[in-house]
Amino acid sequence: MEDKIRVLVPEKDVDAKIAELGKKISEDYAGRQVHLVCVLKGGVFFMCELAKRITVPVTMDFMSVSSYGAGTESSGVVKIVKDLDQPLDGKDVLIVEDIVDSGRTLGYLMEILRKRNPKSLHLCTLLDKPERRVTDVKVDYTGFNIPDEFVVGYGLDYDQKYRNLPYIGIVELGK
Ligand SMILES: O=P(O)(O)OC[C@H]1O[C@H](OP(=O)(O)OP(=O)(O)O)[C@H](O)[C@@H]1O
Ligand code: HPA
Repeated sequence: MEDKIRVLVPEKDVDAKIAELGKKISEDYAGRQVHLVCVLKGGVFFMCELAKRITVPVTMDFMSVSSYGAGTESSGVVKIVKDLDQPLDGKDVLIVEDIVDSGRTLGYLMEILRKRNPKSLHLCTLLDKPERRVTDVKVDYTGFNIPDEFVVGYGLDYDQKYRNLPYIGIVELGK
């Protein structure tokens, strides 16, 4: 049987929220250049849309960190699959993620990146599941706080599928 996807956040609400976040970030970084660090693969859809809504100068780099396998639970083991191409020294760095769930991935990543001497280091996530937190993470910009449900779409996958959905949905797995 096919999986069913129930819409949690419709496309128009995601788009409106990204525009709002872009405006806020542009105000907060006025007079500066912001260096966006995208956490692949999930963060890429959000990062591209967000970058288009930021009006201060933007540079960007990509990193891939994996903590989830094929399942719906974080393994707790965070692995750098692809590191950044450029150094972070003296840059105003904004990490862009699709979701903060247990917080393990971002907790680990922020610790690593802070050691690379950025001028500032902040975190922007499209989704946050505060109920699931195991590792404390300071989130500076949040799109939506969502309940403890496994979500897909807008970069988020279940077993590598559904990243391309233009909305956030909850998967009901087919048998
Ligand atoms: O707060 P946590 O419990 O650590 O979960 C959040 C992380 O899990 C997802 O990545 P994933 O490892 O699934 O990789 P992907 O982006 O390539 O799908 C997501 O993109 C975050 O990086
Ligand atoms: O709810 C989720 N969906 C997809 N990937 C994830 N990685 C952490 N939480 C999630």
